[in-house]
Amino acid sequence: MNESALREHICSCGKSLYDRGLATGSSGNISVRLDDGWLLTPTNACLGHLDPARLSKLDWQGNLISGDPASKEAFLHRAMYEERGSAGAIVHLHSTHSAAVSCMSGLDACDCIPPLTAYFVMKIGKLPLVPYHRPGDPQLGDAIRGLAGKHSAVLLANHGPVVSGKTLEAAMYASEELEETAKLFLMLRGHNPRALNEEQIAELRRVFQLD
Ligand SMILES: O=C(O)[C@@H](O)C(=O)COP(=O)(O)O
Ligand SMILES: [Zn+2]
Repeated sequence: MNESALREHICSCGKSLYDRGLATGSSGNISVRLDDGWLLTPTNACLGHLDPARLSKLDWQGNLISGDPASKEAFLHRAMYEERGSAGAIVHLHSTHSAAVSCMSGLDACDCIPPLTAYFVMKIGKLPLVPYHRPGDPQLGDAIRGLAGKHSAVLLANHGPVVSGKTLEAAMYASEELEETAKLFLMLRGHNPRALNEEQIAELRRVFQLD
């Protein structure tokens, strides 16, 4: 896709997330890698009403090349791209169930949601918890940097998920799968759920060539 098509794609994905209640108000942000920099949603923008011409275009030093002032989480997206050469897009949401899990005490910080379903293993894998930092805190970039090499998605404590993918479509689908599995995880609390075992996970990794 060329830059103009990617701009349209960011706006239609943002609208789709907003229309389905996965993004509300001005929460969340979306970015896409370009040949000559990257595109990011502007700060305080509603994902449901984005304007392709006003998206922030940045260089790899984080400078604004064009468009409206960028999301305050620009350094967080940049850290993820720098650690994950294969990432072509990133979606950050405050989607309700994922955000709810991010507020739970007693989570396994290396793996916040158990491997309840095969699709969760295929789209997300292990989901580490990033300790709480306020939105826009540059230290969040460093915290992500330590995890993003091994994980395509992370959960920000008391905040929400950050999910990367080879394409924006892949990052969206993975974000949606994370949200649905977070819902299952919450529904199954107290029901002693049976997660997939190591052998079943190894089979998925082998058959679907997961990294
Ligand atoms: O939670 C926050 O404040 C940000 O992470 C967010 O979701 C929206 O911030 P902007 O992208 O700067 O609008
Ligand atoms: Zn946020």
